[in-house]
Amino acid sequence: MAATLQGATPVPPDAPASVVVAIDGPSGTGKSSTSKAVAAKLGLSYLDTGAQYRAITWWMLTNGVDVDDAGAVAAASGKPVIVSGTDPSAPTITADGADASGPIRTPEVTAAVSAVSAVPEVRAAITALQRDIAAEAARTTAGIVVEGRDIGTTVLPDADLKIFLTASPEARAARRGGELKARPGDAGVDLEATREALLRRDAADSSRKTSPLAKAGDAVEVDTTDLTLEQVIECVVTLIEDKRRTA
Ligand SMILES: Nc1ncnc2c1ncn2[C@@H]1O[C@H](COP(=O)(O)OP(=O)(O)O)[C@@H](O)[C@H]1O
Ligand SMILES: Nc1ccn([C@H]2C[C@H](O)[C@@H](COP(=O)(O)OP(=O)(O)O)O2)c(=O)n1
Repeated sequence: MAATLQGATPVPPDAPASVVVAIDGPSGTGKSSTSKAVAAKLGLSYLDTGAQYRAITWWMLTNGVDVDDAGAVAAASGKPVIVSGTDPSAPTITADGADASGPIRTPEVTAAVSAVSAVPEVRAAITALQRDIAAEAARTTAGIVVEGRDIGTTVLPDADLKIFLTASPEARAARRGGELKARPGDAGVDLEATREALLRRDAADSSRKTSPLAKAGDAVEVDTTDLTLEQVIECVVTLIEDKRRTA
């Protein structure tokens, strides 16, 4: 696999030391929107690790690999070249040079990604890629915000700051499904289905043997249920600025 740092903000000569921030949590807690906005505000790079697992899943699906066969997934895990662009204002993801940003959000990929990302060989390949990208960003830019499920626990255990976002299943389902905008009569059915699908994926991601979704012991937990996205962004910016001041 190849690691390439694209869209990086160069470090000015008198810049403070770079900062590496890990943001983890279940689906719909606001990891991607918060991480992107915080990175853009502070001039940091940004890595969406879920997009990498989605991209390798998409590659498996489009290259005839049976995603329910862990042996077949393991055997193919080193084949695709996944490249992430880390500019928070225009993040990109490719698999073997093909733009994967649209296809990775399809229901087929969402349904298969937990199984593919539970295969240890897939995790080893993607984790190595993530560490390369984070190290390169820390060396050549002001730092990076890396978001996912196991960043604080496994990928970057020495991150300068670890944040674990949570929110109630109801809030997460409402966000994911856009249910707040639906007609009142429709809300119950779709909201419930979305909530159940989220909880199923959470359970799969939290119970896998290799590097499950988990809060690191030294992570700061932020419950976003009753916060606006702007409040969460502000909270994380403050945590990073405090960390930089005391470093
Ligand atoms: N605190 C919040 N309040 C309301 N909506 C939010 C909040 N945080 C995120 N959202 C919205 O919820 C949806 C899911 O957020 P996202 O950042 O993709 O979550 P995650 O990456 O954790 O799955 C997006 O539409 C986002 O705009
Ligand atoms: N560090 C990570 C990030 C994502 N994954 C897996 C588990 C998740 O269900 C999928 C998709 O992640 P993604 O962050 O895109 O999920 P959301 O739909 O935004 O909740 O990838 C992982 O195993 N480890």
